[in-house]
Amino acid sequence: MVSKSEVGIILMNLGSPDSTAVPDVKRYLLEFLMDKRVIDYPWLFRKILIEGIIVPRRAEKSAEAYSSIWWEDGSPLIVLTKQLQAAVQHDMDVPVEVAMRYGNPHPEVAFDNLLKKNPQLKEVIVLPLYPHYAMSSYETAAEYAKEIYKKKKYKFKLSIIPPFYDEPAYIDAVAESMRPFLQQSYDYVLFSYHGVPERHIRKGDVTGSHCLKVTDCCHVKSAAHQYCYRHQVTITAELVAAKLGLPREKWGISFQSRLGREEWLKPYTAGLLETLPKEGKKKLLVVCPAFVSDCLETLEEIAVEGKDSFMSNGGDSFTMIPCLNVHPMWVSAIVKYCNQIMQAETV
Ligand SMILES: C=CC1=C(C)c2cc3[nH]c(cc4nc(cc5[nH]c(cc1n2)c(C)c5CCC(=O)O)C(CCC(=O)O)=C4C)c(C)c3C=C
Ligand SMILES: [Fe+2]
Ligand SMILES: [Fe+2]
Repeated sequence: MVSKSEVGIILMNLGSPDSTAVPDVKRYLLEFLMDKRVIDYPWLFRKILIEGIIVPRRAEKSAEAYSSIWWEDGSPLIVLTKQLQAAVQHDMDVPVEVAMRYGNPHPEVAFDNLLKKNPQLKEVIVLPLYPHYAMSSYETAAEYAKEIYKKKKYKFKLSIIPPFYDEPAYIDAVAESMRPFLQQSYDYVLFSYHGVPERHIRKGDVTGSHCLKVTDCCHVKSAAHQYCYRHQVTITAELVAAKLGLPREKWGISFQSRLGREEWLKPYTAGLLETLPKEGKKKLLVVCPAFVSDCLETLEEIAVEGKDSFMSNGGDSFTMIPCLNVHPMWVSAIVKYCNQIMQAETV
């Protein structure tokens, strides 16, 4: 049995470059895209593709995009994750650290900081800050935390909180963060999720015969759902829409941030932003519940590029609803998930 005073918590997010300088962005993109769970081609092919083509072509444009959203104290994703850490720390009497899957702070530093704060540490709870399971998000964060834990031969126990896409406290937090925006006049609410290749969805299907094969697969009961990003984002949107009482014709789901030539989950956000105004959906609210902290993909791709595209295709108004960031209900949800694990195991 572990006592509460011997537990530490790590909030683990995706990470950003150290700065907007092209060499830093290059280093970050290389680490990110060489991850076999993000681009899952054989190692040599991946290396040639990433180092020879994608990163050299992308780094400058990506650095420019980062420069356009960078804050005085750093990357929004990192600043907001640290603010979240402070808020959770305020409400919990166990030490809380931040780690990033790519870049800094590295998980090893977070583990070591917890040990420095408490050399008697008996358990570390890692919360990957991804509501939904995807090989390229939740899985890589969880596996990386385990890899470092094994490599460093730490003596404490490691617990990893599972995806929370349908947990009432998360759903309530997303719904309540959206509610003030629903007071304004709108035609449509778009739930825009980070996309993944359709191939990843098929690859992660533990039944081998369900995802993207069975008609309306996300709504047909299956063991595949535990690891299916498409199912999980669908459920999040449905639960949030139900909580807010949104009529079915007033909301939809789409997928953003496509990279490369493969087919990714559809419909693509970029395409919908061009066609929605032509369908009479001219006043748009966009929410991005796959990201718990605002980041490049919300602040630039949606709030700037997406808005430009929607407005130049006949839209009247475009509002991006901020991510959960440090919303009090989100902070409470995290405290609740961590306490649940501690109560299950601690004296
Ligand atoms: C094959 C490429 C990518 C997959 C698959 C992918 C999945 C995925 N990503 C997130 C969350 C975030 N991604 C972010 C940035 C980002 N994503 C990719 C590529 C893939 N992501 C790239 C190359 C980048 C870097 C920026 C760019 O050059 O476009 C971010 C923002 C990071 C920041 O610093 O602000 C987040 C967050 C999820 C949740 C996910 C799978 C579900
Ligand atoms: Fe991404
Ligand atoms: Fe599925």
